[in-house]
Amino acid sequence: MKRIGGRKNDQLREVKITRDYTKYAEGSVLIEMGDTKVICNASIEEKVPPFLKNSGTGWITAEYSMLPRATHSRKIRESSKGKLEGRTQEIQRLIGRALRSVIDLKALGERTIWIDCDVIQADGGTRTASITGAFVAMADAVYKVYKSKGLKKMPITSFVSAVSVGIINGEKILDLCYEEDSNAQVDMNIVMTNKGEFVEIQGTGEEFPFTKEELDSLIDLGQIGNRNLIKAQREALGDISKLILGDEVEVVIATSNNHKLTEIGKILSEFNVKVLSLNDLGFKDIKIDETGSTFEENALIKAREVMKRTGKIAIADDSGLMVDILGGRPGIYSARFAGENSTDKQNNEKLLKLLNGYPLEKRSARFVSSIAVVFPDKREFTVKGTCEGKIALTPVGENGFGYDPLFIVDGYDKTFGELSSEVKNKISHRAKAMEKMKVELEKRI
Ligand SMILES: O=c1nc[nH]c2c1ncn2[C@H]1C[C@H](O)[C@@H](COP(=O)(O)OP(=O)(O)OP(=O)(O)O)O1
Ligand SMILES: [Mg+2]
Repeated sequence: MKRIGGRKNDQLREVKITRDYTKYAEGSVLIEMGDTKVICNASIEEKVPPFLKNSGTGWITAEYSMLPRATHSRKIRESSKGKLEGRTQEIQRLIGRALRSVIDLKALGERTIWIDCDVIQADGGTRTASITGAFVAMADAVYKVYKSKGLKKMPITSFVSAVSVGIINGEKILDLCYEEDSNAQVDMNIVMTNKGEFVEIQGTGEEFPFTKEELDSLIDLGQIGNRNLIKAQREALGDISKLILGDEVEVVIATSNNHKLTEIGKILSEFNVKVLSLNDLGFKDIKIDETGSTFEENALIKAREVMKRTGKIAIADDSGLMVDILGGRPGIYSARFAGENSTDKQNNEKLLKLLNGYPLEKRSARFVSSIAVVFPDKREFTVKGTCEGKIALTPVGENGFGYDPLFIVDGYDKTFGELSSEVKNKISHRAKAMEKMKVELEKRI
């Protein structure tokens, strides 16, 4: 299926977060998710509703509305009708609940934060955009209180964002625009924190009930979307993010291979970790003997050694190519296939020579990546990812590294040498292992 705007199924629309959008509110944000535009203002009032008086606890409340001409045809103002629609009530309560899940109201003290989300242009996902934008406005407003009232710490405990996901003609897609939303058989709003926790999931398959498997993949999509939204919030908030999230955890990538470093760095970029290389830490040319007999063992050997030397959480990848007709070779010997210190070119040539005469259908192979993570307190774990394909008859493409020009990826009919790094980093053995690694890492830091 081709999506509107040529987006990939797991791709957000362009996200733009503009702070200080209007001048009076303590926090004022314009959030744009593609053509959906919402102004989110956060105002501080130095009092609380009667039921909280003298409790020492603050309050947060949200309102939501749409301008008459935010939609294709003019919609009468709710104020002219004299009452709020059910939908409006439901949305403003949702926004309030989402924000309340990440604020410490005791630490805020006896004051109220008013959130006003006003949709100026609606192209689907206005409630989720409201939550994502309102969080940034709230952070700005709370920061002003934190500064001017000398609070001990920022009373915000996590980031929160929201995104829609849905199913159209059996395909699961992220961040639906209005037209997609109107054609969706299943649609769902997923509100999450930066810790990967869920605050709320609203899902409906009115005429098309959905299965547990479909629910799981929709939630996976929501997770990807929210991670990227939180990354956008983090970038927008700059230094204020640090006050909320604390110092980023530093991890060191235990590899001497710059291509791997770039791939791993990219895949980790949406995570709240600071990625360091051995070079960054002043360790050049660490030579670690890969004496294990499996990918896991070698990955652990590299990660343990680097953790020992740097004292930081170390992440190592041991990877290679397994060719079926060669009984799984070169496997863990992939890097030294044509001899100690052999180049990628020499390794590729040796492989082609060994496969000489075999037709494409006999050249099935897979890339394997084992990733080991070792913590300074000696906790450790490994995860594994694989990627199926075939060995090409000749090298094609300049991208990537290692055996990439020879590896035709199943389902793409192209080598990794031809595919862009964006595509490779979604489907590769390393990407799959990293995806599992992130889940495990999230639990532990
Ligand atoms: O995505 C990949 N695309 C193409 N080739 C790949 C890939 N992933 C692993 N490979 C090949 C390259 C190397 O011949 C061997 C890895 O050997 P491996 O020891 O894990 O890495 P390495 O020595 O280059 O760096 P280091 O050990 O410092 O992490 O498998
Ligand atoms: Mg190596």
